[in-house]
Amino acid sequence: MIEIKGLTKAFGDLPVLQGINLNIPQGTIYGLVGRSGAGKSTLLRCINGLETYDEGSLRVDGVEVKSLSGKDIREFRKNIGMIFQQFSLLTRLSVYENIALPLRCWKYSSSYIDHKVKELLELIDIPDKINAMPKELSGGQKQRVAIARALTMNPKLLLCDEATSALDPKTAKSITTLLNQINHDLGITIVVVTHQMSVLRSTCEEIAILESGKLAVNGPVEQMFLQQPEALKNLIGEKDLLLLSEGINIKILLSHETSSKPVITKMARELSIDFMILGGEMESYKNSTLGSLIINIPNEHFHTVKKYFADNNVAWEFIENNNQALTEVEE
Ligand SMILES: Nc1ncnc2c1ncn2[C@@H]1O[C@H](COP(=O)(O)OP(=O)(O)OP(=O)(O)O)[C@@H](O)[C@H]1O
Repeated sequence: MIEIKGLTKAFGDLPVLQGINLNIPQGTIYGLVGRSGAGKSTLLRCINGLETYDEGSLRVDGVEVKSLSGKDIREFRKNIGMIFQQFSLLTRLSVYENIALPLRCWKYSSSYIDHKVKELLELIDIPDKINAMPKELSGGQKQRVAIARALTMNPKLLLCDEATSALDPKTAKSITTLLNQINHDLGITIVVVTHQMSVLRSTCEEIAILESGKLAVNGPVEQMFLQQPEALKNLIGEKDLLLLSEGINIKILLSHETSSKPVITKMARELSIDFMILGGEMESYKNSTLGSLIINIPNEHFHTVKKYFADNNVAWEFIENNNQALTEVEE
């Protein structure tokens, strides 16, 4: 469905995409991953013509995207939905009107709009929120509305730019489940840009890893995780851990005492919280095991977890990421 050959793009002197060759088959869920600045979003935006490219070819259903302009590009984009990390809902419009927006722009009849909006609200499973305003919705519900709006024109292709990155792991999972359902039931090809490995494993059939604007490796997800190519190790490797930008990243230091007890599983059970394990390392040391485990917890559980660690003598460190310092989290 999407054929990319020798795609090259620069912003001024900065090369952002360099000789990308990629085929995204119709009906798949395809993941684009890479470090921040690798060029993932730019590549995604080239697919629907929001960005142009300097050299090479990018064809969607045989159509060279760069050749389109004016009315043709608007028609072309009707077939492509897009969702973003920050949902991009219009705050002054209700859920109904947010979803109806593209249909109103294309001057569909009121009765068709009403039918379509209600059909989509059923699909995204929040029919009771029809008259709610965006501020009354949770992050997951906002993303559901954004998905419904992206589907109003019955697109063949849905582009997702970090669509689950602003959500806690549980909500993120419910959104990836919805994307799987949309792909399966409606046959829509989905391209997902993400830094969340969990999203790739649970959602994508194939992935491509970008490194500094170049395609490092691509292939079926299972094959990639079994073969662990260098580019994947660079992304998820312990030495250079990929932290989540949402939630709180914590390094638990497993001492002689704590490593011999099921502290982490006990914490999850007793506090009834979900967390993600981002990495860790264990080493035999004399007669015991020493090591560390890096987990990501939803912000709202930070104080409870901190108290649990203090009560159970668990040593831990907060790992600062780009978005938050400990002082902000403590507030
Ligand atoms: N409109 C723009 N003008 C100039 N430079 C840009 C523009 N958009 C992106 N860039 C630069 O292009 C490079 C790739 O950006 P891009 O957003 O595609 O990366 P990314 O892999 O999606 O990163 P992230 O995960 O942080 O979103 C970065 O160096 C970025 O600063």
